[in-house]
Amino acid sequence: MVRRASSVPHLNSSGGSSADSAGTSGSRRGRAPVAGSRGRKTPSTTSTGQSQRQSSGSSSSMPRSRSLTNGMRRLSPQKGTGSSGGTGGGGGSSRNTPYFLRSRENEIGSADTLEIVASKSTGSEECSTPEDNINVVVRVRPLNDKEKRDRHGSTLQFPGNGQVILEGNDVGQKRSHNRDSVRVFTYNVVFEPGATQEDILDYSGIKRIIEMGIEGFSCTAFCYGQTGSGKTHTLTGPPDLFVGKPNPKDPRHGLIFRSFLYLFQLIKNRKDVNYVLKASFMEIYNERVIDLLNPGSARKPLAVRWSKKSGGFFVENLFTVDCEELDDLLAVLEEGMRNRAVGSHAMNDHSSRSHTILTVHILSDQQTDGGVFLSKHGKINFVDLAGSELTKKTMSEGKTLEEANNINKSLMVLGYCISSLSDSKKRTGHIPYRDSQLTKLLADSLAGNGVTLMIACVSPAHYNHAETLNTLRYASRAKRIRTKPVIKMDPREALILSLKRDIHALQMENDHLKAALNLHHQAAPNGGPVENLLELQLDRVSSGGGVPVPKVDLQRLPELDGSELAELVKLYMVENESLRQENNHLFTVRETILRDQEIVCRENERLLKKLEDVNKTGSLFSPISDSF
Ligand SMILES: Nc1ncnc2c1ncn2[C@@H]1O[C@H](COP(=O)(O)OP(=O)(O)OP(=O)(O)O)[C@@H](O)[C@H]1O
Repeated sequence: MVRRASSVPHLNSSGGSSADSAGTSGSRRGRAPVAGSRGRKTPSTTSTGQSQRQSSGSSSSMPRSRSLTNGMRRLSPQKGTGSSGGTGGGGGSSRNTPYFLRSRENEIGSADTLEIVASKSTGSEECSTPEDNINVVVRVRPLNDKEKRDRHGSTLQFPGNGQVILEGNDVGQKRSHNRDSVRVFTYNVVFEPGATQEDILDYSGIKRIIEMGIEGFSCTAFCYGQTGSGKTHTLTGPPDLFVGKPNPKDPRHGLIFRSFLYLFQLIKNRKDVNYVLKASFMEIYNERVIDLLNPGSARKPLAVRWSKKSGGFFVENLFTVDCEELDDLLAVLEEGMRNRAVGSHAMNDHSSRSHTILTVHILSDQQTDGGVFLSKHGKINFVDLAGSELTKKTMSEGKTLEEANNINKSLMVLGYCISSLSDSKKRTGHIPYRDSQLTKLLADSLAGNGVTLMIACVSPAHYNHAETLNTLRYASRAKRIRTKPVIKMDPREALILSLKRDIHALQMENDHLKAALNLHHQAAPNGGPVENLLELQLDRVSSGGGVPVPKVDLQRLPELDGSELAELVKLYMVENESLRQENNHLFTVRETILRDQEIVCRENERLLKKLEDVNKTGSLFSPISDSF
């Protein structure tokens, strides 16, 4: 069941179904097993406290899954250019999207109506939208078998309108409805325990995230919550989905799988745009970044560096894989899921022991009306955070305890960052992104130029009251964070686009002035000095003002190299300047005409007055007046 920040009833029953559920996916292409993936153990767990990893551990340079070799072209990792952590949040846009989500989309500005406004003064490479808050939804998982057996009641209530009520946690575990201890939180959407995986796709706002990713924005969807609260379930579904050949129609598939289907559906419908998709998948395990598509037997960590050029952190040498087809993206997901670190403890048999970031890069080329090709680079990060845990409750020890400490530490830093960013006074001060790898890679998602969706996962069980309260507070704070989504473009293309736009505006102004002047010229055929000047100027304008207008084959734009592009920009600037001059001339002419008009008007008034005077004088001596 879904609770929303509006009063639309029965949302869950209407379902808001869209054609993009997991069940509609085409079947996977058959993939022959590759040597490396054969004999790989399923992601089972050992006894409490033991982490286990699913890497086959032979090759250190190439992913071993057959799925990665099928239809994918591997890109060599590039020094200094990789990117990772991202940005993100938004509202769904299916036809049955409930009212409140639609209004939220309007607040942020939908991808369809986004106006690209490259700054002409600076030739800026950014197209921006207004500032907006991070979109925060809450998912409450059902009580699990153990909790039911132990008769743990639910500590949460769902009054609707995007609200969730957390009951008090009074001494003696007695349930209390004492008003002082009852807390009410409000979010964009609250998914009750009965909500399906498809509901999350339809109503969490992820569809809007995907749409904005396609439009060139940097987007992030991340799951936050205590261990065992359902983060991995929400993002990917249960781990056994990835054992053997996954069934695409399995209703348990999570948000990532469903998002991939939706993404491909959207891309297929955009025949006017050429898309190239690439994907990477990494984990942050004990503060070390591991490439999940190429972990290697030694699981050598990759460096996280600062890029001056992009103004953000990136993971050096991270593999990025070309994904021509849906199957390729799904293969990336499967491969990463097999390689990620999972472990077992008292609260979760398949506990993620790392934070994972799966990034889909969406590169697009689209020809604009002016003939210029516009390239954009959007991306969507799916972030599955490891769960915060009370080690006393999870009974972590040894390796699992070390993992838990690292997880808790990085989540604490994330908490500091969120807390500072949500406080308008602290926001402009120092934010401790550098204190953990996770916050370095999520910096842009949290406070930058991206669109972010946070899915806060909670347990309803009374014995998790403290952790649930903590998560709900965290989520409330995150909701106050504001980001300013922008599209980043190639600066040269942004400049060309901006110049083309200038030229178009100037040309319109030019045509308008010419038409106005022509009209005036026709209305006043007498050849005086002003008319002569006007004729001269119009001649000058119609002959291009003496400045040659550049002729450029715009179809060839993508083939041009740097110097040719620079030459082209120069030509546009010349054309721009020429039009500016023409317009200045036209304005001068117009002013001259207006002045002349004023002189003529004054002269007319003078003549009229004289005529009146003459008439008056004439009437004094008229024979008619004489007769009176
Ligand atoms: N909405 C749900 N419906 C049914 N089962 C769920 C739901 N959410 C979680 N579960 C189940 O609860 C258990 C714990 O979920 P999951 O592993 O996703 O938690 P997590 O938050 O990712 O934990 P960790 O931080 O330890 O990795 C799993 O067995 C999962 O299948």
